[in-house]
Amino acid sequence: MISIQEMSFRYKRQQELFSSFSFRQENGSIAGLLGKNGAGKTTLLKLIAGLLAPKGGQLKINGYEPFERNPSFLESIYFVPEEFILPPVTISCYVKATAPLYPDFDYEKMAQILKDFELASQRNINKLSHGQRKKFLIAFALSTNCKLLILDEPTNGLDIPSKSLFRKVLIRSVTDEQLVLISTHQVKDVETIIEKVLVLDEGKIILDKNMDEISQQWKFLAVDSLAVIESPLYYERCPSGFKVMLAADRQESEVDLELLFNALVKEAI
Ligand SMILES: Nc1ncnc2c1ncn2[C@@H]1O[C@H](COP(=O)(O)OP(=O)(O)OP(=O)(O)O)[C@@H](O)[C@H]1O
Repeated sequence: MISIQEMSFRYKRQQELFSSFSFRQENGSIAGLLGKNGAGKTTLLKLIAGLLAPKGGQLKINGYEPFERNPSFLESIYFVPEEFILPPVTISCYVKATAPLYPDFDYEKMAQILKDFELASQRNINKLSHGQRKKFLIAFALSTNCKLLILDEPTNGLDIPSKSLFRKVLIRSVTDEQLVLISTHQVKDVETIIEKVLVLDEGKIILDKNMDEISQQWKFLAVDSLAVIESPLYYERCPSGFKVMLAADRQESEVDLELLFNALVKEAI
């Protein structure tokens, strides 16, 4: 569980990025963290992972203060950063050396995901392409069975089949005891797997809702002309006409996360 109360943080000689920041998230869901460039998503993930220390307030993850780097905390969390450096060893060597740091590591799951991603365990990690290395790290993260998995832009660098495989593998392997926090700009890549949407803007979480709540509150349509729409909350041009966001009625519609995000950060709704 993530519990943040009145947290503040700033980088040296920079303006405050978070002040009086509060946020709570129970385990048992896959949450998507969205925000504009520079909104502070990676910084928030680093604070949660204990790679940065808050300047004030309280930040607890499953009862631990991350920056204290308690060994029990470290074995319960896995962070896949956007950029990473891995040692020049084979996949099997890396797994043999680092998997024991995670008491619930599932070697069979690792073998299966590597097979799904077509990665042979005798390959040298540093001779893999960027996308292949990312897939390896995602496979490793999921196999740790850590209570908290943090994935920063996990689909960047993945080809089209790998993106859909990533979704399948993630859904298959995550349990109700886990919390998966995915920061991304690629909303289409995660739209069908996230249960919770978090939008970070100007140092605050401005949206914290389940997909069900979103579809109960808003309706998303594609129309040829705006003339047929009464009181749109937000709309954008698209090649076939307009994408429109309205207050929900009884008619169900699929959530268009990109439109919702643009509506939230461009206009107050
Ligand atoms: N090491 C650092 N030192 C100083 N400022 C930093 C550092 N890292 C990030 N920042 C600043 O903090 C702000 C938030 O950066 P952060 O990387 O957390 O945003 P983000 O939401 O992840 O952005 P993006 O979507 O572009 O990856 C930015 O203004 C950035 O310039």
